Amino acid sequence: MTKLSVNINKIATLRNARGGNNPDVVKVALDAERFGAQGITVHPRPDERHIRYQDVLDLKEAVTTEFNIEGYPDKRLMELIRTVRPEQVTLVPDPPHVLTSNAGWDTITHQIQLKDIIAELHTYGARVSIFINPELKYFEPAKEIGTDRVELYTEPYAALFPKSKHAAVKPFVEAAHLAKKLDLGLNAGHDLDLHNLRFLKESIPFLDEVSIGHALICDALYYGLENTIQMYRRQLEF
Ligand SMILES: CC(=O)[C@@H](O)[C@H](O)COP(=O)(O)O
Ligand SMILES: NCC(=O)COP(=O)(O)O
Repeated sequence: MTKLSVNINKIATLRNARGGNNPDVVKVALDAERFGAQGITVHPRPDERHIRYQDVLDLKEAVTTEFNIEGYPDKRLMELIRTVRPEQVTLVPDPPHVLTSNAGWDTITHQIQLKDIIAELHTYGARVSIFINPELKYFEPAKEIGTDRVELYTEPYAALFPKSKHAAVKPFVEAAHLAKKLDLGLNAGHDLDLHNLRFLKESIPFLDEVSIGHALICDALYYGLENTIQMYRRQLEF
């Protein structure tokens, strides 16, 4: 079964736009779980453009499905993880200034840094996933640094999908099979939506989890959050 983890960053974006607490990030997370979300994902960034560090502390007290905290492993994030102790941490090589996540880890260059960080996160009881491009050379080093899972960075898949879905998915299928051979758990995320998700799942049926935020929240503006979550769940269960 491939689990759907709903990323609620954009709920916080909307909340921050007016300075109050509407929409209430915690309430939306609980409703999303009630509507069928099998996990809640947040990605606090140093500038707190959307999810704030306090949101993460508040969500920890409320979320009952898997809580997945994404981010660059700077001192502040590591301290947050030590405090919150989520079920999963997804490490993302985001520099602070980027508009959104735009690449996976170079697990060759950063092997020593990542190995130590992953070891520390394991002491906090977290399952660790690292964001990764579908480049095969990064997978054995990923295994060596001790990560439990890798998360395929699917923006390139989403970008090429409208032109050629088979060409788009090919590198991801190859990478997925290598991850499986290396006994790495397999997540996927970034720019997945109602158009491209089912084909990804058909092509990689052993995906453990997808984390989806931007497109899902945009779709919810038209279809409603409950209906939208059910629509995304149906793309994974067939
Ligand atoms: C790691 C990942 O792909 C998501 O967390 C993405 O970075 C969403 O971040 P924004 O919501 O800030 O675009
Ligand atoms: N890890 C991907 C994620 O959490 C959401 O990415 P997106 O669906 O907002 O592009």
